[in-house]
Amino acid sequence: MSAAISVQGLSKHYQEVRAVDNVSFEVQQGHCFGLLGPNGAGKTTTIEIMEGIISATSGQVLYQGKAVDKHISQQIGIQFQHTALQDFLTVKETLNLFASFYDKTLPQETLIEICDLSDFLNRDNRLLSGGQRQRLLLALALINDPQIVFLDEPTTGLDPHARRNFWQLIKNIKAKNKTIILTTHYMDEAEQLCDDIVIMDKGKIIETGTPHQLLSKHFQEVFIYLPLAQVDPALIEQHGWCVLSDRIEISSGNVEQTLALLMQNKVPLDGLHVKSANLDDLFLKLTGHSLQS
Ligand SMILES: Nc1ncnc2c1ncn2[C@@H]1O[C@H](COP(=O)(O)OP(=O)(O)OP(=O)(O)O)[C@@H](O)[C@H]1O
Repeated sequence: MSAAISVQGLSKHYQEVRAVDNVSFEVQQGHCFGLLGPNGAGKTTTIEIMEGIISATSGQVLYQGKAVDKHISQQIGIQFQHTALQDFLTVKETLNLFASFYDKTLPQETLIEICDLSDFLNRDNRLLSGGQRQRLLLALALINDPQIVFLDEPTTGLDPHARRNFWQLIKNIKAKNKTIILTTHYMDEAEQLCDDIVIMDKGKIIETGTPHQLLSKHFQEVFIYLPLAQVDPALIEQHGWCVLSDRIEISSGNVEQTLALLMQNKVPLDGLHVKSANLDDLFLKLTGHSLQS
């Protein structure tokens, strides 16, 4: 499989701040690549260097083996978190305006279909819901029919229904063999969409792999939850189980053994809940804090 983008030894220093510190990774053609990390990890700086918006202190970004240059904006699509949309323009007029910035554009009907814009094409930008606005911003990112699309926290602030709709649009784009670079604070989003993940913290890469690889590498155990009121405090203390407000969390490498232990101790199993580790748990384990905190 060929690398669409190769990031090699990238660093960006602002005086004594090492915003990005010798970061290297590859993004495969047609993959959805997730760049994750807590606030201040260096994600935006890395992405902006990849987009050619800012320059690196050292290192380089290669697109299909060639160094990023000023023509790159014609070949990539970017959905910024805070794109300012022109007041008094409708969605259709906005598509026309942005299309005029590029040499090559996708037919408008295709964009409308991919991003599901037909219901509000003649609506003023200011009257769009959060989900509709994000769909329009996605259409603007795709307007030049780019092979590579950058999505910066595209579902932040959307309700769960709108987020799921948006995920489907991203899956549709991926099905067209586009390469997607996604930053997100939502671990379920990364798990749903990303083929490969890089986790950054304090300017450095701390983990990299597919979601499945990362979870099986770091977690052999599952989590068992029980209502706190059902479990004898002495038993909790004896086993060092974790108390989380009104329930206890038991990390178990062998569910059968743990259930047998609970039954031996006559712990009622009503309300018992078993959960496999997810990317949120991984994030907490690696960085010491939850991504959404
Ligand atoms: N122009 C700048 N001048 C000085 N420091 C900067 C500049 N831009 C970023 N930084 C610092 O570099 C570090 C990385 O910032 P960056 O915005 O890349 O992080 P991030 O992972 O995108 O965070 P967030 O999730 O909050 O957007 C931070 O400590 C930030 O304060």
